[in-house]
Amino acid sequence: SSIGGAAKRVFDLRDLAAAEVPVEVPHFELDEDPAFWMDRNVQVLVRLRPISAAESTAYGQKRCLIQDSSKTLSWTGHPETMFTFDHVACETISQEKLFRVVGLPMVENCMSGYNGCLFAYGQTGSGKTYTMMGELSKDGNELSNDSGLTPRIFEYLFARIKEEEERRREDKLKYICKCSFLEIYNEQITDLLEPSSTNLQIREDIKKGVYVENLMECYVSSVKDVMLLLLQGVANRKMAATNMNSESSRSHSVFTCVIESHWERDSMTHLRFGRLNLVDLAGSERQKSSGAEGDRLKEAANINRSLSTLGLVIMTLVDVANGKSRHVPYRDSRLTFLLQDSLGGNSKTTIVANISPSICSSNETLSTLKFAQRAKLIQNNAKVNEDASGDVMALQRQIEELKDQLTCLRKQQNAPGPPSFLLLNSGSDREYNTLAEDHQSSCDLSLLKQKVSHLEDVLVGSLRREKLAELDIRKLEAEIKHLNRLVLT
Ligand SMILES: Nc1ncnc2c1ncn2[C@@H]1O[C@H](COP(=O)(O)OP(=O)(O)OP(=O)(O)O)[C@@H](O)[C@H]1O
Repeated sequence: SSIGGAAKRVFDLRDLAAAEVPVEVPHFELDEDPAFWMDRNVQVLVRLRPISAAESTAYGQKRCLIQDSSKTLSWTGHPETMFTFDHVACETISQEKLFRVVGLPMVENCMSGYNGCLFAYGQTGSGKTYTMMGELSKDGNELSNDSGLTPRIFEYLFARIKEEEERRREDKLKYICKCSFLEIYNEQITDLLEPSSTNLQIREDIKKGVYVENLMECYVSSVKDVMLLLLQGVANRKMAATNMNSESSRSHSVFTCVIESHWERDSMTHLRFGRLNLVDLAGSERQKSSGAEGDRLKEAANINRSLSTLGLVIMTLVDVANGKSRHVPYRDSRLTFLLQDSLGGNSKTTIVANISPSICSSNETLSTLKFAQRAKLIQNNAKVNEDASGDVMALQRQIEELKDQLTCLRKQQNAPGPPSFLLLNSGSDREYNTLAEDHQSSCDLSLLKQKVSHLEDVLVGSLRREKLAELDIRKLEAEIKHLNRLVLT
């Protein structure tokens, strides 16, 4: 059916909200738009799930929402409010379609060296886990109709990796993927792949950026490898829930995959990194006041500081996007500290807001829609994490040149006569000059050696951090310029 158009209008949509018995819900096809991410870094999709048996028993088919198109829906409470998002996935959208709209482009982005993040937000039972994980096959092989975004993302990723490595065999292109899986509950981080590792700490390092200390990372090369990690993590999540008396709906899980590619061209090795975070957030029903004021905010903060800080961070980022100068409280919670790049930073981020259309969770649904509406206003600044284009490539070349010049200088020093450039000197003080400059050049030489090796460290460090800070690049350029002057005089 046409983009944004209703496939079927069985009757006036307004009747739907009041209907007590099952009626055919209109289907709105989603638009797959590969060009979306070219000039945008944040996407918000709202997903409705079908009314559940429990909701139907309690309230029949009565709805708090009616969907108007593949981008708009109206909340039918008071006052009736219309919302517009990048996508509104109706109740009949399949897992496969959802993957094609939000998962597939994310894989392509990460393979090209962008950081990517997918969040599922919503109240308990709204479909976050169904969206992110869905059904996980026991043997890790076959996906089913109910498999969610994560298994589909990795099935597609490994197929694309195979295709790309084949296509660019001449460049010796290779991808390496490593995954980790953690849970944040009560502001404590537990490693879901090694559940005895609990209370892990977040560190920030000039080379690595923000990372979780001692978190297990596993290399994966097939969808089966990933599926086994997911099954292991999900089982550990349940175990931890019993031991710690937590509920999955009160904890956040973060599955991360770092996708690194390297290839050779013009006798240089090129590197790219993309970090993909797949986040299943805690149920938002008790955090309705996320980002709200006063006591309600405090109350929410006590229940789940990470979720309420997320609301606050988003509110602040919206101010920042509007040109206000504000401190963004990333460090006030584990979740926002860990995912700061995904919010207002170097990442292409999709927020999936899950909602139930049933009248029985009308207020929670409205609060999720408001959260999603705010999130739409965040502005990220995503860039390719690579070391072989533009400035960095030029820097590498200059370092190579410096090395050549050093080798040359060293040779001249070791040669029996004075260095060749000193022969340009003439006159009575030539001998004195030669001696002085010989001393000078040996000082320069050791200084240069130190500086070049330092430069290499800094450069490698800045690349390893998966973001190429402009400041680092400017400093490197200045240092190299200085070195060039030293070598040439
Ligand atoms: N789009 C959907 N189509 C069919 N069933 C769905 C859909 N979304 C969710 N469900 C079903 O609804 C139930 C609740 O979903 P789910 O467990 O994903 O919620 P949740 O938001 O992750 O809850 P919690 O916060 O408690 O973990 C599950 O039985 C799930 O299979």
